[in-house]
Parts: sequence; C-alpha cells; structure tokens
Amino acid sequence: MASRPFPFPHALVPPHASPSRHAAPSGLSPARRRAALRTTANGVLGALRPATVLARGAGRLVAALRRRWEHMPPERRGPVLFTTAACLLALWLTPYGPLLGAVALAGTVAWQGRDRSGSASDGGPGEAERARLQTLYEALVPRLALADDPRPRPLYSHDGDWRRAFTDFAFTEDGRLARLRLRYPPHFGDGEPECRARLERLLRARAGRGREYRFVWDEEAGELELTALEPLPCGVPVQHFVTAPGETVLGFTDLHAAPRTVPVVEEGGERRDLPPVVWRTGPRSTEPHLLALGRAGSGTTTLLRSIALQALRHGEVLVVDGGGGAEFSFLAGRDRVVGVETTPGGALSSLEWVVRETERRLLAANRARQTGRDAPEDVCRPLWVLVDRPSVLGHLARSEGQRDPQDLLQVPLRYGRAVRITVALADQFEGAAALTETVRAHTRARIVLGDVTPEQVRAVLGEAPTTTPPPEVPPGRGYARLGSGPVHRLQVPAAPDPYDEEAPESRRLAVLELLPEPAAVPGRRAGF
Ligand SMILES: Nc1ncnc2c1ncn2[C@@H]1O[C@H](COP(=O)(O)OP(=O)(O)OP(=O)(O)O)[C@@H](O)[C@H]1O
Repeated sequence: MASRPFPFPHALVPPHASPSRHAAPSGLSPARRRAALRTTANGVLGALRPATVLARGAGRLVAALRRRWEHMPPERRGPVLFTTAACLLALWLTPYGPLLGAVALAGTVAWQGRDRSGSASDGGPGEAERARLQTLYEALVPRLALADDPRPRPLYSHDGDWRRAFTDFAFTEDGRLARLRLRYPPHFGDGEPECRARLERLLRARAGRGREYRFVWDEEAGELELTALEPLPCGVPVQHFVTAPGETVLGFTDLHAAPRTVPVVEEGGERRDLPPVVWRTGPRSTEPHLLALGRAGSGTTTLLRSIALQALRHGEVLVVDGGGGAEFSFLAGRDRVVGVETTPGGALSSLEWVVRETERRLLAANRARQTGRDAPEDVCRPLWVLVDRPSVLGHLARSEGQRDPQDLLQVPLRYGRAVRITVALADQFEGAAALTETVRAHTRARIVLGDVTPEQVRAVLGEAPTTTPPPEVPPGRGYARLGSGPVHRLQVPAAPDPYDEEAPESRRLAVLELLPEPAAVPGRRAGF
C-alpha cells in the first residue's frame, strides 16, 4: 500500500480523473499528485478536527453567554455572578470536583462545537430556513445590487450566496425569522431616510407581517440588524409598582431598552417581571414635566389617571380636567387630592393657587437655605398638577372672556422642579396647536399614543421610532422619550375610570384599591 498513494480503485475514479498516459518524469501524473495532496490535507484536517470542534464550541459558548448577559436585567447580574462564584468554589472544594468540572466543561464545549450544517433540529438552518434566507436574499438583490458592479464577487448579485450577505440570523420555533443581521454594500445610501425606509419596508414584508420589528443601523460596519419584537403586555392593571419616591412608571417597554424590571401582578393574578419606562421627577430631574399627545381614544386620559394614582402614594394631586367627561371625579374628596376642576373658572382659581404655592415654596426653601436649615416638610411634599385637554379649557375660558388657564402654568413649569411641583398635560393632536410655547418648552418628558405615523412621532418626540408600528394598536400603546434619550415603545398600564361600567371589573377594582381614604377636610380648599 505504501507504494500506492492513490486510495481509490481505478474503476471508481471518473474517466477525466484517470492517470494520464503521459506520466510525469517523477513517475506520478499531475492528477495523482493532486489526489495525494488532497489525501494528505484530509488527513491533517482529520487530525485537527477535535481541536476545531473544541474551538468552535468555545466560541459559540462564549457568544451565547455574552448574549444572555447582555439581555439580563442589570439587577439580576449581581446575584447570578454571586451564585456562579459560589458554585465554582463548591466544585473546587469537592473531591475530584475540578476534574469533574473540567470533563463537564469539555463535554459542553464539544457538544456546542458539533457540526450543525445538517438540519434545523440541531440549531443550524434547515432546508426550509435556508430556502427562506435564499428567497429573502434574492428579494434584496434588486435593491442592493449595483448594475455593472466592477467587483468580481459583489455582495448582492443574481447568482450570489446569502451566506456572504447575512452574518447572523435566528428563527423562531415555528420557523419564522426572529433575527437577521445583513451586510449592505458601500454604495447603499444609508444616510438617506428614504433609502433606509424602503429597505426596512422590504425586509418587513419579507420577514412576515403581523409582527413588530426593530431596525438597528450600524453605519460603521455597513450592517443592518432586524429583530422581531414580542408584543408588549396589554392590560397590566395600575398598581403599587416597586419604585423609589420620585419615580413613576409610565408604562412597559422592551427588555433591552430598560435598565431594570419591576415585578407586576397581571390581570389573572400571574406575577411577572416587566421592564418599565420610569420617569423621574423632582429637583434633580432633567425632565421635570410631561406632555402626552394622542388620537382620540388612544388612552391619554388613562395615562394621567395612572400617573395620579401613583403620585398619590407620596404626594398631593390637583386635577384640571378639560375633557368634561367627569373622568377624574372618582378622585374628588379623597385624601391628598387637592381638587378636581372641570370648569374654566375652577381651573383658573386652582391654578392661581398653584402659582402662589410655587412662590411660597420657593421663598420658604430660600429662607431655609439662608439659615442653614432643612426645607420644611410642606415644601418637600410632591405636588402634582395634572391637566387633561388644556386646549378645550383654553377655548372655553376665552369664549367666557377669561384668560387661558395655560398661562398660569408658566410659573410651576419654570420653577416647580426645585420645590417638587410637577406638571403633566395630555391632549389630542388636534389640540396641539393651542399649546403655549412655555408648555412646549418645559415638557421634556414626552409621550405619543395611538395609531401614529413616524412623522407624528417625530413631531412630538423629536425623533422617529426605530421600531415598526404594531399590526393592531391597543389603547395605551405608543412611544415615550425622556429628554434627549432614545424613543421607547410604550404600553401604559390599564387605569380605567372606576365608575365606567363598560370597563372590566378587575381593572376598576385595581383602581379603587389604590384610592386614598376619603379626606377628613375635603379638598384642602381652605389653602386656596
Ligand atoms: N392602557 C390602557 N389599557 C387598557 N385600556 C385602556 C388603556 N388606555 C385606555 N384604555 C381604554 O380605552 C378607552 C379610551 O381611553 P381614554 O379615555 O383614556 O382615551 P383618551 O385618549 O383620553 O380619549 P378621549 O379623550 O376621547 O377620552 C377607555 O375605554 C379606556 O379604558
């Protein structure tokens, strides 16, 4: 055998590969020499295979751990690190522990590094998934290929291979695309919003309608990542969320977008940890006041109710309701509710009191600072001014020959932050034009709710969302942006009017549970 480097019987060698009749002077034909080389290379590769598998497995394991770590809520990282360290220590102290640990690790690495080119069942793309990726690739070719591309192997071409263009992908258990990272050619206009939007639309259509997607553009690497998003949880009732004083849960968002989660009890009594959009108010806040805009029926009044119910835990609330639907009347006469005003006259007198109260608090805080004492308790107690539909109130006030109540918001909006006075306003898009310049300038926490276009989101939040709209927009769904931070998807907790008989009873009861006791001195109106 040693004198016969060609391992196959001649009968199995294709005719074109049979040894040449004109043998090389060395005694081996070129074809034989090539075959010998191939055999040697195969032998070397075979010998290196365990090392290749282990290296690939280690790489996959590290990548999987890194992904889990990145998606883990920050408050869980400490306990996880501690538990891992404790397990490693216990393993070290156990007889044969390190040896067993090393064997288990090698086994895991080898399992992770196994060849996955076969079927979907072992983690790689199956036939159907490969076909799906190829179809998606072909759909991208007309958009991303360059006619007369001078390069020998362009990234996108009609006979091209998706493996060069798609650097990462994942499928859901039911075979739908869950994630895709693709490279785009340098000539693609990633700086032009219209080009981006066209590509996003195409990808969205090809990845399957009926879901929401997030697009992340990495201009530096020339890559675009698409991720299919889980729907946000609807119908979480408003409740005592686990937050610090000065923090308000505006709603829930994506896990990757929030630095922490809060435990919540869902409608059926099930407990879950959800990532909240937390709004911080008070002297250190950079977004001390809030403005929410939306379509009719999108849930802006519910958002104000949810804020009021959370605010009443640590502070006092004044509601100015221009909607005229008595949707805050359930708060009237409750402890810490300063008032619920529904008429222009009532709104004006209440807001005049707020102006005086802001000035009183500022003077008291100033005096305390000068004498080196702490500010008195009544200066530190949070006061919330919640104004629903200010545009309607302004219109009614003007028709009665009175001033627009919004003018009186100037003082609390400008100076309220230092003395814990917070203003939150909600209106419909149609009323946005009637909002005063002061309101626009001082409400840096922004929310937009309802079935809105990216342009409407940009007009309210200053930036368009990186996510596509949901197939159906439930009430309370929208986007939030705090200051110059990112735009988050948002689902506001359910906080119906408890006297609304059409609202589900469990949600109405959840609201009633949060209501303070009836006030001993109703309305504290003596302070006005
Ligand atoms: N976050 C939410 N979760 C569940 N249901 C909601 C939510 N927000 C609003 N809804 C429901 O949607 C309906 C309209 O809500 P809401 O009154 O808050 O809307 P709006 O934007 O103030 O509109 P309008 O000014 O026309 O009343 C109500 O039945 C309410 O219970």
